[in-house]
Amino acid sequence: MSSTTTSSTTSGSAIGTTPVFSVEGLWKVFGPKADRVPADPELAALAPAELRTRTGCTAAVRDVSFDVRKGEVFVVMGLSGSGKSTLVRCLTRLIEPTAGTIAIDGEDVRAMDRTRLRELRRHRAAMVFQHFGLLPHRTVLDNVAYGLEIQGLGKAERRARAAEVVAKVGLEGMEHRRPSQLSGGQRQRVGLARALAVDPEVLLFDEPFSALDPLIRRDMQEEVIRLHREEGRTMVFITHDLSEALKLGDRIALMRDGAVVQLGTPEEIVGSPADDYVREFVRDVPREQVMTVRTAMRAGDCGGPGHPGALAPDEVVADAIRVVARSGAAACVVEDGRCLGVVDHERLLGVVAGTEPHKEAV
Ligand SMILES: Nc1ncnc2c1ncn2[C@@H]1O[C@H](COP(=O)(O)OP(=O)(O)OP(=O)(O)O)[C@@H](O)[C@H]1O
Repeated sequence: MSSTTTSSTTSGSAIGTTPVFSVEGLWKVFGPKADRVPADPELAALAPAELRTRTGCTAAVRDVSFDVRKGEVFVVMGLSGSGKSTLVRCLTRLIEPTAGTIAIDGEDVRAMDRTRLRELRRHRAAMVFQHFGLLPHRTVLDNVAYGLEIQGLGKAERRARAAEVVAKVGLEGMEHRRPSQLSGGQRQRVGLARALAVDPEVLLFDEPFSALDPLIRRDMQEEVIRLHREEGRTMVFITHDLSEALKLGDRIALMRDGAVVQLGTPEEIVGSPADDYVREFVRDVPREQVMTVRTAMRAGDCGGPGHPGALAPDEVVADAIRVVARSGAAACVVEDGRCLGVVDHERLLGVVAGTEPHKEAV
């Protein structure tokens, strides 16, 4: 997640390699005798329409595997009906998977009993919904404290913690209002605060901002970026909006008809689309906002002392264009004081035009 439009490393958050969620061969099939679909290679291979005709079943999630790494913002993106909500609800078994394995910190989620599942949803993987789910007769503070009440925390302690989180999401001074006295954006902040209050290991966002108007939506996206930068909390974020996915995601799983068609960083998805579907999906993305200097640079050493321009490899091309346009000369790409290569007008224009030579050519 980045301060501009992409780049996973500019946030300063430490993304580890230990998966929080580990998903393997996951299926969710709706319809009669759903179990037989993943179990039968012939049925499993059918296209969605044919599967429906032959069996009356819909494979909302089909054979999906991925890891969510500690500290990352993992975005699940796709058009309406592609399976995003079903997939994310399967992670905590709000929807029961048909086949496959799901682990959180190595623990088998499908083997959890009801108590353990409740614990998972309350403490470890809290969900922020699009429709807030706020209690109308409670104040902001009491809505936020609600999850802590369920956890059995004493009144004074939960109010103190709730006040802290309310301030964190920018709602100071509104503690005693009721949800009806808030704007849509403010209600979404309450929903976010309520999820944060229980200090979950992972926050799951189900299209939380899609009902908000564009400016408030942008504010909320900035809020998520800020929270992530400050806390480094692992987040799984569903959206059907590509620019939101590129802005927030360290990695994006792009879904189509229940399957993940590509999983990668924003730069990988925009720069190396896996197929024509993805290529078409990202066609209008301003490439200079997503592609990094590391991809744009060519071999070479600036030679000079002080590394003229001195761009970090993870800066986006748009920033490099500003530097090169201002100085009129090629800029040096520097990491740990070492010159990795240089970017010049030609390379930068190549990225904007989508004609840049592939990275390996550097
Ligand atoms: N309870 C259900 N019974 C039958 N089919 C379902 C059920 N829930 C979802 N589906 C189907 O599964 C597919 C995936 O739905 P899902 O809601 O996960 O998609 P989505 O990508 O989240 O869509 P949206 O962005 O519109 O919320 C769709 O074809 C949907 O019609």
